[in-house]
Amino acid sequence: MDTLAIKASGIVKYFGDGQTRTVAVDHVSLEARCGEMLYIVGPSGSGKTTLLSIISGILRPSAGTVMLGGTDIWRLTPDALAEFRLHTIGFVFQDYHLFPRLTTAENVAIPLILKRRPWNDALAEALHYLDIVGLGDRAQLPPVKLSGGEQQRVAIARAIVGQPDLLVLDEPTASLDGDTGKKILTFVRDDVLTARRCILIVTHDARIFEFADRVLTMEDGRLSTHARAAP
Ligand SMILES: Nc1ncnc2c1ncn2[C@@H]1O[C@H](COP(=O)(O)OP(=O)(O)OP(=O)(O)O)[C@@H](O)[C@H]1O
Repeated sequence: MDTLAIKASGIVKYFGDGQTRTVAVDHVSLEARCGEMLYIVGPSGSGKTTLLSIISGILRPSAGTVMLGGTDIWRLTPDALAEFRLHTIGFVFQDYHLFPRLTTAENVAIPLILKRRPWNDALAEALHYLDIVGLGDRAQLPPVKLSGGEQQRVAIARAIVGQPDLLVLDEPTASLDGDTGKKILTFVRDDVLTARRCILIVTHDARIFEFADRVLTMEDGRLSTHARAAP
């Protein structure tokens, strides 16, 4: 990626039509640099998840452009966009999206398998990341046997295992106790964030604000004009 990791311009997203039309994101522009950990905070329903999904190439905007590195992602074909996401972006969604029929280790290995890494290699790497998030002893269990907080850590391990240039985390610590949340964010900040990577986080969790380089506030679909520095 270039130095500018994200350049989103004039993003608008409507849901519905006519009288039921909701403006979820209302002419938002933002930039994030490589090496930066950027937070978006704001009240429930203010459009944070919608904006994150548009920047991550998951939800097509009604208007606007998203440049990730040098790529104008919404001009890619669906296949090219899927390939770009696989190689460039790691996500943690609010509801984790773990596959119930796979073991925890297999869930974490998925991004590597999709990138055609040999099965044993991918599983060994997955185990390494499960150890880092404190779940090495849960590797062979299906996700349904894990607590909500453990599932959240599996989702984080899966997002970082492929070493993505852009890591996008939607409420990554919502189900974690304070100590575990901080431990994981410390790892993400110190080991995952490098000069060529960018991390974008949506959170309500004031306990992890200290890790942010910058905090943007979203309200009623708009980013407030002033970015506030991390407390
Ligand atoms: N798929 C959808 N269809 C219709 N409306 C939607 C859809 N997704 C989001 N919205 C609406 O768009 C607005 C923004 O929602 P969004 O989930 O982006 O907010 P948020 O700030 O992430 O909220 P939270 O903090 O509760 O997750 C809300 O009014 C929501 O009801």
